[in-house]
Amino acid sequence: MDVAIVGATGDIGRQLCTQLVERQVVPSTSRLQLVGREDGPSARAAHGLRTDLVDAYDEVAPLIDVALHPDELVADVVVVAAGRTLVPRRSADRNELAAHNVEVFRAYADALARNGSGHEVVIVVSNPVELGVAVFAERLGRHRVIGMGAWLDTLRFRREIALSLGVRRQQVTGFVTGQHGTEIVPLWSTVRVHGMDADELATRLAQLRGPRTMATFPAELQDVKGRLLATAETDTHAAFRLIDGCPPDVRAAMRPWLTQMSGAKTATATASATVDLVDTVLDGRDIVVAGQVRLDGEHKLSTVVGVPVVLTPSGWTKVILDELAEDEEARLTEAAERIDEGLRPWTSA
Ligand SMILES: NC(=O)c1ccc[n+]([C@@H]2O[C@H](COP(=O)([O-])OP(=O)(O)OC[C@H]3O[C@@H](n4cnc5c(N)ncnc54)[C@H](O)[C@@H]3O)[C@@H](O)[C@H]2O)c1
Repeated sequence: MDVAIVGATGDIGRQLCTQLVERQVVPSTSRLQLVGREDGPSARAAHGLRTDLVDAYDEVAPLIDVALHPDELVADVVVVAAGRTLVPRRSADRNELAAHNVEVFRAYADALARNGSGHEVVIVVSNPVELGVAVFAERLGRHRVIGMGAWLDTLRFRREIALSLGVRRQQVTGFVTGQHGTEIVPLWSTVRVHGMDADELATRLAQLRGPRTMATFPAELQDVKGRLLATAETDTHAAFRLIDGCPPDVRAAMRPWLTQMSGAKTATATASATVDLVDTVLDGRDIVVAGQVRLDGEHKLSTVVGVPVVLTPSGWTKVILDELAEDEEARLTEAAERIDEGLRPWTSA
């Protein structure tokens, strides 16, 4: 199966190409398409990136080609990583970002609807990821489109829980739902740790979480964000230390925010989580991941929101979400309402 990276020469796009080839997720018998735009600097850089990848990985590299127009996009799995980035310091960004990136989403979604095989699976990386999913799902059908933000949020939450418990991330399961970024809804009720029985797990998680609930989570994040803004300006190291002292769910939301603000960006982790999803689609097995998908009544929700789903080679098939704790359910419903409101100006549904 072939893979295309829209926005291949961006920070995430480059990481994606490197990891896909280095991890041999796209085998040497398949094709990797680097998609740039003919009227931007990526037109030149895409050819250079192709050469650089072949130089580095000739023994294992797939066939790599360059496309510079949406109508040239051809692949079984299309990763959308093109467009502008959110700048964490500025507050009015989300609408501005949406106004710009919606045009990128529409251009590629329309081209795929026009020229595609009807079976491509689209993985949206670009922000606002919920908007990207909405635009592609509207044109291609909702089951063929998944956003990767909820998977990245999930991996971060698992890592923070693992760190606090002194175990490895791969021993921890559990999911993050809601809106990608600092509006996440971490589901403590779904956390399981391999090798820990139910009683021990309940005790350890209660110690970690304390009396806090999802009802107070947004206020906690606001408070930490304020303290980080005051500290990070002069001392980034101290700001990261401040995060170290927070509970795992707060760390899962705020550490990436500070990372982005520090100028380092989050390209490596974002690409790695995306490659997981590409790998799952190419692998041919049905695997449960978290992703932003357009729901149509599942879990009583009808908008684009991050939830655990079964991912297969033809897209996502079903939502895997039992009844949640009351505070989680309420927060997820709120997040879905807020997302829906944000999508309304840009979508016809
Ligand atoms: N979902 C997540 O977890 C997550 C995490 C981090 C970043 N992001 C998002 O991913 C996107 C890319 O981030 P980045 O850091 O790589 O940005 P970047 O600025 O480094 O790269 C963006 C790339 O998009 C290209 N581009 C823009 N318009 C295009 C078009 N019409 N066709 C083809 N290419 C086009 C640019 O040439 C550039 O190469 C942003 O929207 C960012 O907010 C998502």
